[in-house]
Order: sequence, then C-alpha cells, then structure tokens
Amino acid sequence: MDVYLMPHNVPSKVDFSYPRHLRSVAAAFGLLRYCQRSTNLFGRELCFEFFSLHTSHLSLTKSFKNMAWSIRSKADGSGGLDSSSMNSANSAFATVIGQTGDWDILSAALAVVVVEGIGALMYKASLPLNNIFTLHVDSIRFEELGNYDLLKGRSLPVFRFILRQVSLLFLEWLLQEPAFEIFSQCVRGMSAIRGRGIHYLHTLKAANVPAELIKNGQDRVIDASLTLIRERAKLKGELLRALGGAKASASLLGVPLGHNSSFLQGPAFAPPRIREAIWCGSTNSSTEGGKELKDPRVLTDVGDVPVQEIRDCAVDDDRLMNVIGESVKLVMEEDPLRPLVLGGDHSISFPVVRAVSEKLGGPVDILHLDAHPDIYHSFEGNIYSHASSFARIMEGGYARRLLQVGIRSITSEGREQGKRFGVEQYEMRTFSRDRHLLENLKLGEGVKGVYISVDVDCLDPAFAPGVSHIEPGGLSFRDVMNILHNLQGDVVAADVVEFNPQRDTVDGMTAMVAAKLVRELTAKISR
Ligand SMILES: NC(=[NH2+])NCCC[C@H](N)C(=O)O
Repeated sequence: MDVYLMPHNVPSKVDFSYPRHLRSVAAAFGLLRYCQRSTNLFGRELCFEFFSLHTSHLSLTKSFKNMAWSIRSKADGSGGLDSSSMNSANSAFATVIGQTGDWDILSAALAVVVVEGIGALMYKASLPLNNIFTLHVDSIRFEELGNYDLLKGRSLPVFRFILRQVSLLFLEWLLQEPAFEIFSQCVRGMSAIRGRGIHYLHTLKAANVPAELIKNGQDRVIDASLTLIRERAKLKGELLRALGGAKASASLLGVPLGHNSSFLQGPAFAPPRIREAIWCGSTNSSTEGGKELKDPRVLTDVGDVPVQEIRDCAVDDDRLMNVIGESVKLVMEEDPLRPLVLGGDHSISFPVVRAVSEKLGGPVDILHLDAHPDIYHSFEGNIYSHASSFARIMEGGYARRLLQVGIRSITSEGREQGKRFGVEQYEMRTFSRDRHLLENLKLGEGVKGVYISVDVDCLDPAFAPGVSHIEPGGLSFRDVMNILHNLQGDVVAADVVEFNPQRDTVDGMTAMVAAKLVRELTAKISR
C-alpha cells in the first residue's frame, strides 16, 4: 500500500522556507531514510519516494500491527495512554490470554504495550513541535486495504507520524528472531517462576509475615506430609511382613503435580482418577497373568504426596522435589514395598528415580515409554520441566542404560542430548524393525534393577486421548503390553505419568488405560 503525505494545512505562521524548520524536516526524513536502510535487518521493505511510503508486510507482523493500531487509536482519543485506555487494553489482553493460554500472544501484547508506552511518552514530549509541523493526508493510493486508510483526510502531526513509524519498526524488530525469541523467553521465564509457586511467597512477604515464621510453617507442613506417608507405609509394611511370602510388592504413591508441564496442568488431577479406574466394577481385580490385586502382597497404597498443599505454603521446586524423593524413600524403607508412582506430569520421574537410585546405592536401567525424549537441558527456562526430567536423571548418574521407546516428537536438541548421554532412542518410524528386540528385553543385570517410566502419550492417541500432548503415530496398547510382559529384569520401581483427566473422553477411557498400565506394572513388580 502506498501512502502519500502532502504538506497541507500548515499553520500560516510557519514558513517552510525558514532554514531552522527545514533543517528539522530534513532531519526527520533523514531518520526515516536511516530506518529504510536498516530495514533489511528487520526483513521489512520500506521504500520512500518523497512523502510516499510503501510497506510490504509479513502476515504475522501485520496481525500484530492490527493490534498495535487498535490500541493506538484508543490512545489517540485521549492524546496519550491514559488509565482508561490502558485498562481496556489490559482487559483485552487478559481475555486473549485467558482464552488461548498462549504466552506468545502475551509476549506480543507486552511488546505492543512497551512500544506504545514509549511512543506515548515521546509523543507527549514532542507536542509543541507537533503544533508547528502538521501534515494533511491528501491522497492514499491503495494497493491493498490496510491500516493506513485510518489516516485518510486527517491532519497528522509529522513528529507523531515519524514516532509511529519508528515504534512500528521497533515492534517489528521485536517480533523477529532472535529478539522476539529472547523477549518471549524472558516472559516465559517470568511466567514459569510465577507458575512454580513463588507468587505465594510474594503474597506472604507482602503481608509482612516474617521469614522465620514462613520457614517454620513450611517445615511443619512438610513434616506432616511425610508423616502421613511414613505411617501408612509402615502399616502396610508391617502387614506384609506379618503375612509373609512376598519378596516384592507394589505400593501406590500418588504425586499430583502438574505445574511443570509446558502445556496443560491436568495431570495434577490424575491419581484419584487412576485409583478409581483400578477398582472399577466394569473389570475385575485380576491382572492378565492372573495376579490378584486385592491381595496386599501384590498391591497396597500409601496415598498421595500433598503437592498442592505444600506448594500453597510457598515451598519452591528444589524443596518440593526433595519431598517427593523423601516420600519414595519412605516407601522403600518398608521391605518388601516397592513404589509404583502415579503422576503427575513427567517432571516427577526425576526425583523418583534419584531417590530409588540413592536408596539402592547405585544406578538402575530405565525403560522409558514416551512420545517425547524429555531430555532438553531445560525447557522454557525450567530445569524441572516435564520435558527435562531425563536430562536431570542422566546428569545425576542415576541410570546406566536409558531406553526410550515410542519416540515420535523429537527435536535436534533431543537427539544431541540423547547422544551426549548415550541414550538408546527407539523411534516409532523404525518400530516395526525394532519390535522383536523391544519385545524381548533383558535389563538391570549388573546394576540395582530396572525402573519403568510410562508416559501415557507413548500410546497412539486413538488408544489414549486423555493426554496433554496428542501425538499421532504411537504404540498400540498391545505393543506396550508385549514389551512389558516379556521384559526380563527385577523391576524395583515404576511410574505412570501424563494422564490428563481434563482431556479424557466422557466415559474415562484413558483413565482405564492408565489404570491397566498400573495393574500390569503391579504384576511386573510383585513377586
Ligand atoms: N512428558 C511430556 N509429555 N513431554 C512433552 C514435551 C513437549 C515439548 N513441547 C517437546 O518439544 O518435547
């Protein structure tokens, strides 16, 4: 679209031939020309033919510009960003974010607010100059209908116009790589920190609760949480030892944690749903191989780590991860109990495996079924992300071998990290070739045993739609059963993670799938 701006409506007292003003005009257009030269940097083409402006838009930046324009016109009405226009802009953003949950949009919106704020301040500062230089938009040549039709027939202060263009260039620069990436990383980092419970701490601090009191309160809540698990584990342990005859027995430990997911937090609600499905009357209490789940020598339950209650006291993730690990160790303390952990998002596997390995005094072999390798060094600035748990496990030396099966969403970082840690990554695209090997695994010899981590999204979404990350092309339920049933090795602990009840079908199909995974893992563990 071309916009022609012709000098018009210039206040009579202004004489354009007056050198001082001419110098200013020259300086202003010098700035525009400077922008023109540097536009290649921004991937944007500007072409000036005296007062004529041609822009070719990227569709992405165009839509952000539309946002910029609509906010700007609000600001225009009152001659700057006053509180009412800011409020409406705020609520507009809140709605967008509320509906999409998309932090990229927040980043873009923040960019707009920053640019607009600077623009508004600069505009206020330049008001006297604007009175001197006012241009009238006489004609607009449309190649396409664009935002500039707003200008038609209006008197425009020239400095304001220039400021707008510079603001838009800055905004476009912000929206390009790598600036946008850096900016959105910062925003994501901020939101991740907020999501990790620090806001509770801020609330407590803002209310002037002394640090000592906060710490004591946190200690007591954590103590109570661990006591609950310790005492239940003790009772189940006593019972099994009294009954005798069990060398290893699965004990459920729920970890309702969802805030380390990069997408949806629904897995925090999974443990009670899985328990409900395990005991659902539509099936029976026998595993496929004939083990009786109602026999406490096969399966017991020590309850949930009260993750939300602990986080509600502003406990950070370093400490929370330790509490999860401590809980796992409390179960392992009570021979013959072995932890079968119900997630939660996949971030919980790190503290669980760490605890298992520390308690047993050495590394384990891990069979990890998942659509994703979850081995980013950190994801969106979060080292405890559900997409980074296996990086933490491998760094810590808690696993000798890590076999990842079902992989079909992997980035170059996932592959590089896999190589770096010597991970055996079996991808879905070669599953038919690898099937024989995977259905005849022998693991855990020469180490402390085998740990099995099952992310429900290893399954094709046709079998398990109730997950946060729908990734087509996965394993069938029977593929997973064959791998598990035929695996040879001493399974010391296991987890089933990433079931998201908020995405399940109304009849709870994925809950049944997750429950059956738990039931068959129980059969695998108990002896
Ligand atoms: N445990 C999981 N479900 N992880 C999903 C990680 C998704 C992440 N966006 C990735 O690129 O890998």
